Amino acid sequence: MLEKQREIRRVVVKVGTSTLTRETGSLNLHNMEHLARVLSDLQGMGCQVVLVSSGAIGIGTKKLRLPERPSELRMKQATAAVGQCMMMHVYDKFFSEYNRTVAQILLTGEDVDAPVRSEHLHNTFEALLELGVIPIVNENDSVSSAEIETGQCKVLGDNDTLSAMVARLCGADLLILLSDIDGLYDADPRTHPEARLIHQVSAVTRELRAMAGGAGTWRGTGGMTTKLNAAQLCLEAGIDMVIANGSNMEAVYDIVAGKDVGTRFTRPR
Ligand SMILES: Nc1ncnc2c1ncn2[C@@H]1O[C@H](COP(=O)(O)OP(=O)(O)O)[C@@H](O)[C@H]1O
Ligand SMILES: N[C@@H](CCC(=O)OP(=O)(O)O)C(=O)O
Repeated sequence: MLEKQREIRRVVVKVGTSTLTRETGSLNLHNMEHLARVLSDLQGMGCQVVLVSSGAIGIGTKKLRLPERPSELRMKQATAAVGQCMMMHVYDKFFSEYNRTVAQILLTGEDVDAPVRSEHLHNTFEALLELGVIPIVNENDSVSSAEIETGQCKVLGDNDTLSAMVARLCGADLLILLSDIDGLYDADPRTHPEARLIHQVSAVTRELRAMAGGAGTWRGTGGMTTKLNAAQLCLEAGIDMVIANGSNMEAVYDIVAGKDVGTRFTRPR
């Protein structure tokens, strides 16, 4: 039987829109259900879990029956408000099946940067985890414009970077980014079929950044570029980070156990 590594007490798992939705824009209920089961089980194994979930805009686009993801900022923000509500409803339903309680936390980069608000956030996370609740975090898209206006990350601006900031705020031991790809390759496999998976990284170098391209589908944001920003923040804080494929949720057990899955960013010990 697989057992989690002893030192992983607190894990942040970030899941991208590409894993939560299908190409048609519909919810990927298979992945969402599986995610809820694996994270509930991890909690049962004694690991505190925080979920950072994208998907509000993608899910809202389908719910509102819009022909495509909106491009106007206020429409994106309205769409996020609709999609967030639906996403939390589905998470609440799936986690409840495993007798778990979830909470919603919406935040922006300014919240994490401002000393007083960040302290309140930290205290809220601690209290929720003490209560055995699984916090589900997303960017507060309806008040923030950093990411959805530019598609670029400045202070915060995307959920990859946000998840690393949350991992630091919570003092997590590990951050797992679940995407629609097995990890970081030496080129984007969508355009370079011969690209090879990089198994371990100890520093985010300029050469590595040159390998990272943008989002792979209309549903994703940031691609590998923002995942490397997250890796940089984690490495600085001494937090391990793994990029893995969300289509195989069982791999989360192996990642927590320290096995070779996807791409692991870790400081030489
Ligand atoms: N060097 C690379 N290695 C792997 N994937 C890459 C690379 N460069 C760009 N990508 C793209 O990044 C995508 C994953 O990021 P993204 O679309 O933002 O998904 P998510 O919603 O999971 O954040 C992949 O589908 C892939 O096409
Ligand atoms: N906050 C936005 C998505 C942000 C984001 O980074 O998306 P993704 O690349 O799918 O992780 C939303 O919930 O739609």
